[in-house]
Amino acid sequence: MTALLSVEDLSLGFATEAGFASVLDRVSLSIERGQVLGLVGESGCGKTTLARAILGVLPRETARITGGRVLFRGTDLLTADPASVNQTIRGRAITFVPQDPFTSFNPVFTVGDQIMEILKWKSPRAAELPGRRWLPAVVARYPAERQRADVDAVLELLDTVQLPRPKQLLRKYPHELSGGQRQRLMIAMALLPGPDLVIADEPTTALDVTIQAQILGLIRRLATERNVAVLLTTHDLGAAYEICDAVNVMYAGQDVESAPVDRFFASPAHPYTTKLLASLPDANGTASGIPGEVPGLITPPGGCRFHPRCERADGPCREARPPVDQLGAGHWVRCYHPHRDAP
Ligand SMILES: Nc1ncnc2c1ncn2[C@@H]1O[C@H](COP(=O)(O)OP(=O)(O)OP(=O)(O)O)[C@@H](O)[C@H]1O
Repeated sequence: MTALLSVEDLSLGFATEAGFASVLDRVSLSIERGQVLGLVGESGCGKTTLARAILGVLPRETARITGGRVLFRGTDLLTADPASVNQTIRGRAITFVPQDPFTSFNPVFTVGDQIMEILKWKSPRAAELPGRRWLPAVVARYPAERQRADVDAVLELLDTVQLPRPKQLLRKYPHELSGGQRQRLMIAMALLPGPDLVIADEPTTALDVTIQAQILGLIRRLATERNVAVLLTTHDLGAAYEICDAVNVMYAGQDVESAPVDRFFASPAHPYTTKLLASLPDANGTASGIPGEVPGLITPPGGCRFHPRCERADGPCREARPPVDQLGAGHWVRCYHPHRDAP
């Protein structure tokens, strides 16, 4: 079966004053409809950059893709016609839930106005806005009939994401809503275009712990009910455990392991994954950190970028990046010396 989204050997970096930072090094992942895939790793490992590359919203002036493909429903988004990707995929078939919903809303407009502005362009009922092609897109009309249908769809979705009194809510300004309500709104907005894939970038980081659990539960339920794929970037392994079907681990811009969620927690194979899991606090609240430091990305270590911190590393680890080693159904690792006690 062809994956809905398949990232193949994606490499990219940013021009910085200190030189070219190699932020993604031959990263691959794939995700099916209805699947929630967790992309985990410490801060700075490249999760957001990968999410932005899939969405096609990298900074134009500094980002440079140096290899790989991003196949969505079989089309390589990196080489496809940008106008067509914008019209049919970005913000429609692939949508986004941001880390901090507050900064994503404009404080001076009601949330209703902001939602309708998005729907004017990205509603599933808008094949293409009527308007003359030579006019700037902003002056295109929003036909009243479609607008009514879109409002109905908004009200229904607000109900689905358990936001009470949706009509009153649409008249409010962003600061009049709680953090949890704003994130529920963001999830509703991500679902409105009827996407196949939602990219949720640390969607609960800005929320209280109790609200975090509710939002994660909501994302899981909606993915299943609507058969929508969700790529969840998170540094929170607990969140991944709660709602993901599978987990991909990244370290310093390289993918190191991927496994179905049960196997991931029961039989981690990459030395980095085992250390990451061991760094979680235990029942007594004690946690062991990972000795050493995350490397810089201007001159990253050769081979496996984890090798300077790895007790198992030897010559080959320093020289060449390990190939994918299949350990079982859906479980692979990129390591010459993985833990092989997998059941
Ligand atoms: N526009 C940019 N220009 C230069 N470097 C960048 C740019 N965006 C990201 N980086 C660098 O790329 C690396 C990966 O950043 P990214 O935000 O993707 O990591 P992350 O895993 O999402 O971290 P976090 O969880 O903190 O958001 C970091 O070293 C970051 O400094």
